[in-house]
Amino acid sequence: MTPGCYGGPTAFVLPPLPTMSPPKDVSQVLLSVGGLVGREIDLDAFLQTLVDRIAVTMQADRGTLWLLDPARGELFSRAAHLPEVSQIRVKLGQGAAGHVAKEGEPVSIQDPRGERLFFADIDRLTGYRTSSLLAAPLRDAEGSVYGVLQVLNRLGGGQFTDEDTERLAAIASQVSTALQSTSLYQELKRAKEQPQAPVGYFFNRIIGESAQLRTLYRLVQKAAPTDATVLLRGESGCGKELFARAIHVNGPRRDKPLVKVDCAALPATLIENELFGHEKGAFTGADHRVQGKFEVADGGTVFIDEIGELPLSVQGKLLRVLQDREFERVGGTQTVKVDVRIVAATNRDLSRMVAENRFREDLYYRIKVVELVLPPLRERGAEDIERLARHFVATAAKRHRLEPPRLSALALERLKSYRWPGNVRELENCIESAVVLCEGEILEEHLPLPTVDRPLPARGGAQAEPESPALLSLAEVERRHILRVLEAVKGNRTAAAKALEIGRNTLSRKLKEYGLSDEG
Ligand SMILES: Nc1ncnc2c1ncn2[C@@H]1O[C@H](COP(=O)(O)OP(=O)(O)OP(=O)(O)O)[C@@H](O)[C@H]1O
Repeated sequence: MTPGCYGGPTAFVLPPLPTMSPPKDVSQVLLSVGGLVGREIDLDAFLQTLVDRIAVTMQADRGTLWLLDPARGELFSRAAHLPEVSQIRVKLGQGAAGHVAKEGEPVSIQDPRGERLFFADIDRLTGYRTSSLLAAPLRDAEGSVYGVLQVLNRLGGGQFTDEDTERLAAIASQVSTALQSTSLYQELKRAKEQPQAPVGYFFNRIIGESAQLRTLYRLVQKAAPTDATVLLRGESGCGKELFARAIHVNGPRRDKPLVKVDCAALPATLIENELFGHEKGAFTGADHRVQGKFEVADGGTVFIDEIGELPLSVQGKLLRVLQDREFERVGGTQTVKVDVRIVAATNRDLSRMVAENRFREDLYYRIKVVELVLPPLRERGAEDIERLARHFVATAAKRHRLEPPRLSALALERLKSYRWPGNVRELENCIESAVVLCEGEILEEHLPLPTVDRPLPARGGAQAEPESPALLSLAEVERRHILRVLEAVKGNRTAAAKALEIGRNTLSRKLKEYGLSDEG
């Protein structure tokens, strides 16, 4: 398990990077991404693009944006051009970037061998060989350093020149200004004011801004730094494991293991063994002592998934771990002490199981010290569905080495109106399939969703609608028809108006009414 592995996903579709002639002018770098700052559709994607373009402009093989975590006196890599590991942390003053953050002056290293400021551990960690390095500070409006922009290895094997140093410093100054208008900078500022909360780990991999998710983020922020046992409740595929990880990496155990045990994936007879391990000779074939997950996770967190499937016979033993942090291995008499935090998840109604004597009441109360209820995707609102869909388009395209396709307006409407019984996992799979099958644009027909009457969303939301066409209003039938025609002509507004035999202006007005843009 990589601690702090919540490095940024790329979730916004951007034009491809220039491959031939990198922009000479510093301002071109920012111009090409500047429009994204205001919109900040996906901050990680924005930062990623920024770093990619800076590397290209500086004719460097790699680029990294480091930010300062004031709570821990460390720099953490927030975005990297071709990153080998998702996040690296260095102490202030450590290595070239740490030095730049501490001293506030650019650093250029021509040959790392024997160079005092070069921190070889990073190359060892990434497996990358640095031959030249340039780094410049990012300063806020008051002149304090809050990050470092770094590029590695001048392309063509050359060295970075003094002119390059000036250029990177100029880029850094403009990047600083751009970043200061983002929520990321607000996060850094908050962390400076409340230094108990280390930044850089928070929810970068959890997509969602709906009110329910924001409430959950706040609860995670409160619960994570403690050792409180957390129970995550929610339907299958709604992100329970993702939140379990967020709790782990936002807490003091982040550098220790997070070990998962899935009670539903194991036969009841093996769960005890899996959790607590066994002694040599405990059963036929047990020819040596084996550690269970609690021992493996010592110092860290055990994530018990589908805890409702835990056999009654093992529940008592788990209760003892929760109360006294101790147990005996299967077939053993020696008491083993462990220091673990427990996070559990279930999609079952545990209170009902307690009433039916299938789950121990004392265990139930012990595990739900903090209870987080994750809403199903259909209740998170159309905006979160869109955010997630765009995020999965970008990640699937990256995974399959494809150009990220565009989501047609109708495909998006369709995604927003579907009820998602399989939640985020279903959305993720649906988008991945569409990304692989489509050419250039994801249309409604690429989405592998049931083909029963497919209601389109009501204006401005993903509320449930009358399923039967017989119950639809005339206006709704018109709206659906217009959107279907629009999709059939691949979004061409003039062609759609012609097919519908209405004026272009009438179409334009109707699309606006439906909350759709008139471009395309
Ligand atoms: N808010 C989210 N942002 C980004 N990805 C998400 C989000 N929620 C879930 N996912 C993704 O959806 C998939 C399913 O999530 P996860 O495994 O955490 O769900 P779960 O509730 O633990 O499911 P199960 O109960 O079936 O084990 C994963 O690939 C996860 O990364």
